Amino acid sequence: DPTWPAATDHMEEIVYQLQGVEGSLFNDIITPCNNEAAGPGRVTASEWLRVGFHDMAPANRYFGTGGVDGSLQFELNNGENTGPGHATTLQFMANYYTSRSSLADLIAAGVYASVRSCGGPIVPLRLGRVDATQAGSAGVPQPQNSIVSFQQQFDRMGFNATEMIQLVACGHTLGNVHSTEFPQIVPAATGQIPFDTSNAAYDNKVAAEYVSGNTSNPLVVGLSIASGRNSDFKVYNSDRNVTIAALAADPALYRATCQRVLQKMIEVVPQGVVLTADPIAPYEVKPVNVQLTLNEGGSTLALTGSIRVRTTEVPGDSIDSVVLTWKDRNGGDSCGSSGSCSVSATLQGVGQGFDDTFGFFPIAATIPTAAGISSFTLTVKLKDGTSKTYDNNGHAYPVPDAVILQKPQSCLLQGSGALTVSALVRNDLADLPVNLTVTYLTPRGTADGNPVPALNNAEIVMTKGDCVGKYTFFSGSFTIPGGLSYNARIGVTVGEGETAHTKDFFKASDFPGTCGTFTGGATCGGVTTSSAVPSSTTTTSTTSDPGSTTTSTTITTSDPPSATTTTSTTSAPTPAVKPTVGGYTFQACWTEGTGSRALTGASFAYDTMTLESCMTNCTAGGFDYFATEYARECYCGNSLHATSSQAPSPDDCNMLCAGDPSEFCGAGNRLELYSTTATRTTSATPAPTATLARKEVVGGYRLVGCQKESSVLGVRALSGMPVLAVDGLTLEGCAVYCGGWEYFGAEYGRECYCGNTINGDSVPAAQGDCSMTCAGDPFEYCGAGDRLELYRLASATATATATATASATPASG
Ligand code: HEM
Repeated sequence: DPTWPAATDHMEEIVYQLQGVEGSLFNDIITPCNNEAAGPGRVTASEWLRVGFHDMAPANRYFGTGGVDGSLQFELNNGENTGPGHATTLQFMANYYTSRSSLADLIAAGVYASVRSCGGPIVPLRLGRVDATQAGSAGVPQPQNSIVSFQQQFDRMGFNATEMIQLVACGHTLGNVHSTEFPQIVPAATGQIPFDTSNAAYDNKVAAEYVSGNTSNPLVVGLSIASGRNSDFKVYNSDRNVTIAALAADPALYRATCQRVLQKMIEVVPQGVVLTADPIAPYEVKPVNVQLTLNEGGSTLALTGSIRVRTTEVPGDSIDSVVLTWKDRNGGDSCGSSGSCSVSATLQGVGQGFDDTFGFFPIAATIPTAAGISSFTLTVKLKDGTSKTYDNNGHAYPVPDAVILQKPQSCLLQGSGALTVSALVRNDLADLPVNLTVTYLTPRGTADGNPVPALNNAEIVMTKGDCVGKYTFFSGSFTIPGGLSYNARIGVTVGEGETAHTKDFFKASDFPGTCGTFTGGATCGGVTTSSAVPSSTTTTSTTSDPGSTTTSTTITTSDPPSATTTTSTTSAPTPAVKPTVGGYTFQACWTEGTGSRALTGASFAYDTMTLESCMTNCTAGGFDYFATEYARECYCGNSLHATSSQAPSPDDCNMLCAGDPSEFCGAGNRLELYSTTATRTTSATPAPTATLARKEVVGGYRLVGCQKESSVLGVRALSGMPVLAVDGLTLEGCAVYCGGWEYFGAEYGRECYCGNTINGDSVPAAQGDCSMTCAGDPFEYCGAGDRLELYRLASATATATATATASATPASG
């Protein structure tokens, strides 16, 4: 595999990821080979092949001009590109036209695809073509030209007399000559005449039928002779049929020859254009659409996307899983409270190209913001117990977390083109310039008849917004003109030049129509250090150094643009218990429960913890209690677990908040507990009407009972989907996530698992074991540690034990 990401990645996906999951559908209108997308008699695949030749044909190797450069878009009316096929082909290609897929590369890819779709050879595809910005010279051979003229024209393109014969025979195996365009060749009433009897199969019949004298090729026999337009005859006969006879005699030779001369054809490019050293090939293993998003609350990042595994030789069902193992921001293995630095993914869908199949393994990792991420490696585990690790040629797959394009808070109104982009920039970089880049297409005026829109670029300076934990929001808006906003690509760059951090090529069409608001964010303690240790060292580092102009102990929600407002505090303020925080009053120093947390509604952990930010987090969820623990943890809930109680001594809660050393934030197993019940007057939170109870029916599922997790190493009781681990988990949400799978199970308050079978040594457990309430709904039960609240599709037959073989796809219906 090339080292990822590579400049050719987008083209690789257009060309190989054709159908199925993430399919580009680039082959849609040329499949099957005889498809006539533009109407009867117009074989689309043959039009694509002819476009490749016509774009290349004006090339002049003596001047270094022309070649496959997309200039055909400006030359449609120059008299030598007759027929509607060129315009319709370019129009189709324009849907794929981006800053990473030039029209010229798409035309070349069209040659590969059309030939392959018709059963021809794999034409090797090198990339890097650059689009012309205006028409080039004329120079497409016309049927009435003399053979001397043909030979000169092909010589100008870089093909000798033999290659000329080969190239024409390798083109005229597909498609037709049309009477509308060439009435001197095809009689008006006829419509169109094919070159050979298999005009929708890439084979050597065009040569074989010519040599055996039974051809009906209109450029050899018939009306064309009278006006000297029998160009194929002139070409094939120019070496007394030696070359064409060899191609006619040997289908394999024809194939190999065509592979070579068509590759040569698409590699004719203007001087100065350098194609990639190697033709593209599908990756064995490739991250697809991998991206980071800051989760609500700000304490974790979601790493999402898919790992695509080529399954052509190693079938997808022989793969057990793909394990993604990441490194933290500093290249280490600190993954914060979530423990392990790896997630495992199972096969969720397949895709196909002409010659390859792919399995898609969706990933969903939750990464503590405090620790961050820098890169990952992948291990493909086979069911036979073997495995292979991919480390991106020794570089690991980079996922820098310096800048994040935050989709949920971005939006595009496709009708008006109104675009708003939100990005998060890590606080240590938030003073650098942040720019939004929009590349977008605008239609050309109808006057010049060019069907390919122009590619434009806009740069917008983004405005600094709120700071959320380790990140600062930036936003920028732009109205995309031209009505093609769905085709736009979005990027964000922090800093300039070599050291710039960029995340780009996001599809604007993936943005929602309205921008969401980010809720539950922690305010920033003005801390730019990245200490992950919630101890007194943090206290020291947040204390302003009078000589420094960058650190500040001021808690701000939006960073002032300059550092001039730095406070001059030189010593830590004396910490004290805060009697009230917002609408909450201090209750006590409290203990955790046994076997359960005291507060199970929601939890957060980050290095900028303050009482205020924890309160904000818990208010967002409408909780009656909030508590801080161990300097950097925050818990919310509507009730205290029965096994928790007041701490023996109020002095137990002696840890200072990681984000504010003037406040106390509990201690190990000690909660700084606040409650609204006495004083809260806001009506924002509806009074709880529900009571905590087991739910028999959730969505289309029925409660099975409490189930023990499998204890077999690496085997989960339910493993159909990647675990969904969210602080807002409810049984309803888990049922939706697992929609279609036979079972879903909620575990440990905030984890959701799906599957069609129950794996490993998982067995039923006492219902009372499942004692944790759901993080997103304190009136529902969501399992416990090592215990699943297990539900099964109500429609499923009441088979006592799940004995079906493991399946990678959801049960239908
Ligand atoms: C001496 C050189 C050539 C001449 C004079 C020539 C001429 C023509 C003519 C008159 C047509 C009919 C177009 C129509 O009615 O729509 C045609 C079709 C076609 N040509 Fe050529 N051609 C030449 C070389 C090539 C080469 C080198 C290729 C590709 C490698 C090629 C690929 C095709 C294809 C695929 C069609 C079918 C298009 C369709 O079905 O719409 N031609 N050619």
